[in-house]
Amino acid sequence: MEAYDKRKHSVGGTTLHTCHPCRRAVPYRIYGVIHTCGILALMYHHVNSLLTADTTLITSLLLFSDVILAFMWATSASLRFNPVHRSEYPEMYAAKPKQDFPKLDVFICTANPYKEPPMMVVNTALSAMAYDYPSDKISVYVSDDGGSSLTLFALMEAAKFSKRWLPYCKNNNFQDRSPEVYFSSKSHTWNDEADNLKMMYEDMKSRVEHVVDSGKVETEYITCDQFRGVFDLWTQKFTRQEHPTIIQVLQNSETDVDDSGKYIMPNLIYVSREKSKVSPHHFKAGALNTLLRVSGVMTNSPVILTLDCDMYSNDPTTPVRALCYLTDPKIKSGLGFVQFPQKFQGVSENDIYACEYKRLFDINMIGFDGLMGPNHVGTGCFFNRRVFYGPPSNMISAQIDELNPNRIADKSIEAKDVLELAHNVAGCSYEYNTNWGSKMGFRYGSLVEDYYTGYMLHCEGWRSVFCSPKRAAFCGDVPKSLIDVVSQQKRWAIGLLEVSISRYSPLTFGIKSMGILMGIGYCQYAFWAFWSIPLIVYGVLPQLALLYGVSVFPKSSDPWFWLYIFLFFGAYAQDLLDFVLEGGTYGGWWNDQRMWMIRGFTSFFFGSIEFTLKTLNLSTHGFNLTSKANGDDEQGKRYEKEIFDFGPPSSMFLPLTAAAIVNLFAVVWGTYGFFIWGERLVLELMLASFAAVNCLPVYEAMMLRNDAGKLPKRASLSAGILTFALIVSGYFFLK
Ligand SMILES: O=c1ccn([C@@H]2O[C@H](COP(=O)(O)OP(=O)(O)O[C@H]3O[C@H](CO)[C@@H](O)[C@H](O)[C@H]3O)[C@@H](O)[C@H]2O)c(=O)[nH]1
Ligand SMILES: [Mn+2]
Repeated sequence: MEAYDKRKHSVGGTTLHTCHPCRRAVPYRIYGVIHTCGILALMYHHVNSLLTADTTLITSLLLFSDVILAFMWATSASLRFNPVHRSEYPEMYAAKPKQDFPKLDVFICTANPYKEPPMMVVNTALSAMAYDYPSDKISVYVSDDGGSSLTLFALMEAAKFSKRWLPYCKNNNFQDRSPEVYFSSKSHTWNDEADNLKMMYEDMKSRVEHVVDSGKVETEYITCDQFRGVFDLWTQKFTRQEHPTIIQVLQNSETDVDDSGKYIMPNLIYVSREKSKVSPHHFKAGALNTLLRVSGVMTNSPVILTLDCDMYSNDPTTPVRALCYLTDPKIKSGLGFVQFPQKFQGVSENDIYACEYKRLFDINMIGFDGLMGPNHVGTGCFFNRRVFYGPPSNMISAQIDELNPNRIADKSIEAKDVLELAHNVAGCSYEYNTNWGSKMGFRYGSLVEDYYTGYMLHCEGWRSVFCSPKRAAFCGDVPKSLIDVVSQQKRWAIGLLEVSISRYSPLTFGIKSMGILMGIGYCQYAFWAFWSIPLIVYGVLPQLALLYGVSVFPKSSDPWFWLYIFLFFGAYAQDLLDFVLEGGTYGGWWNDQRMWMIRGFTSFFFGSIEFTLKTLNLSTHGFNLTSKANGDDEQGKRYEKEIFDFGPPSSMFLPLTAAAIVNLFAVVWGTYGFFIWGERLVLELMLASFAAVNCLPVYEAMMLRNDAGKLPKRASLSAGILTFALIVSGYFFLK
């Protein structure tokens, strides 16, 4: 009944899916007009002060910051213009005859067995192999950029285990198809079969973990004789930066059946592309392009699912959900991909480090979805293979016939010529003088290959769909220590700058290709690092002014005072509303806005510096993998208790700590001065107090704590020196 009603009120729906505009769109548009008037008034006020007052430097800094804030607000307004929610009806699709289901290639990327434990890769692979989908149509390709025999060993074990796991899943029809999740949850039934299977799983796990700990695959650990020979490829000369291609079919749907002989097993293929120090490998984008070609030669499925190794599948109906869109004749011709949100397990109660990225993975997604479709976020995405071969109306052909996206692959994946060609297309010189990475496949040139590729696809005219079912489709890992969080986002900030400051900048090329709303929407990310400018200016300048009794904002009896109040509370309230309406909590929102400030002084700031150094050819940067291995216990406990971790010494925390101290001084001095100056510095004092409340964890880490996560003494000392320097320099331009 509910489904029926939804369909009646939807726009552009079919029997397979429906789409509803959010009700908040209209009030948001009205408020948008009012807020814009407020911003224009503020600009007028600044220009006026520039022309009349003698505080040129301060006013210019504030004006520049406000221009950036206004621009960023406009980017979010474009994503609030027409948010939509979709529903799909997988049961309708599942009723089709099984032979009509398209073949599905699943790509899983991993790059380092120590930062990404092989058991994690195993669980992700098993969860995808056990989809409620005809198994003979699924091929799972694992790309190992770490070129590690440990990962291959783990997958070999996974293949063996899957012959028991898959029938168990299909016979009992439960939802947790990642064995790790299944066996650690209390909700499933226990019987002999489950007990046996659990033992088998634990056994596999301890063997894999032993091999990883010992760092090599000893012969007595290899239980499948047929794969013994592969490990000889890891010769003395083999390193992760320099080695030949390894492609190993671990399971073949033509020949492999489960232990009961009842079910066909999906394909499972291990791929480690050739690496050489003299050819660029383009990180994950390069790995994915290799998989595109290797899978093209072997199975060439029309639908591709990309997964990061930590993103296990949490719902076996997921592929069918994606197909509700991808195969719908009404929309399929221009539909490039169906993106699911990234969801995470083990996030602390109020998500202290804001690493659920609600704005990124939920709020903005529904905003984009009402325009041309969500951006690509690297994992949990079903692609139409054709999307990697040029615009919808103008296909670019691959150099060899075998790689054309419409070809039917009808040879055995273990045929000699198929494997030979697969090795060839995984070679590191294969891409020289081709369109791979520029017009075909995942795009090179940015550390955020996901954002850049999705963006370029939209520019080419492809559309996308955001699919966000109630039960999370995929679950992954988030960094759980502050330094990991800010380092990850520093990488993103750099990657985004690589796009924003290029000839494909969304501000120019994007708006021209996709229209103003999409183009501006993409700018919100492209110019992410620019947040650091207003955040630093507002985090330090008015506070220094306060220390010297100089006012930079209107006093409270001035009517302009209320404009500041209105703009601040308006923008903040809207942000809060976005957050809560998409299922966030108030506590989560508070932490989210705090992390935004912290990022301004860490990730965004250092990202901009690194980007500049690299542009000037003074340094290089790479893809710094986020660690998914469990850190030490103490740190894990602190995370659970939501205590900030400033332990690992890093220069990244220096500006943040200095700004925190300046704000504290400003609050103390400002409160005292309030009685002398009266209403003159009220806005400055309010701002400093707000920042200081946000900085409470920094003060605690500096002065009140004694655990390993406190701010190291040396860091506090350096921050003290920086604060002193800031205050002294304030004397020169404020007095
Ligand atoms: O040279 C490389 C580097 C990374 N990866 C893989 O890329 C994935 C993402 O790496 P991770 O360290 O987890 O980065 P995150 O910042 O957590 O990932 C986000 O940001 C990335 C872009 O910076 C996207 O690729 C991801 O999909 C997105 O989830 C992992 O599966 C890695 O194994 C490779 O295959 N080869
Ligand atoms: Mn990740």
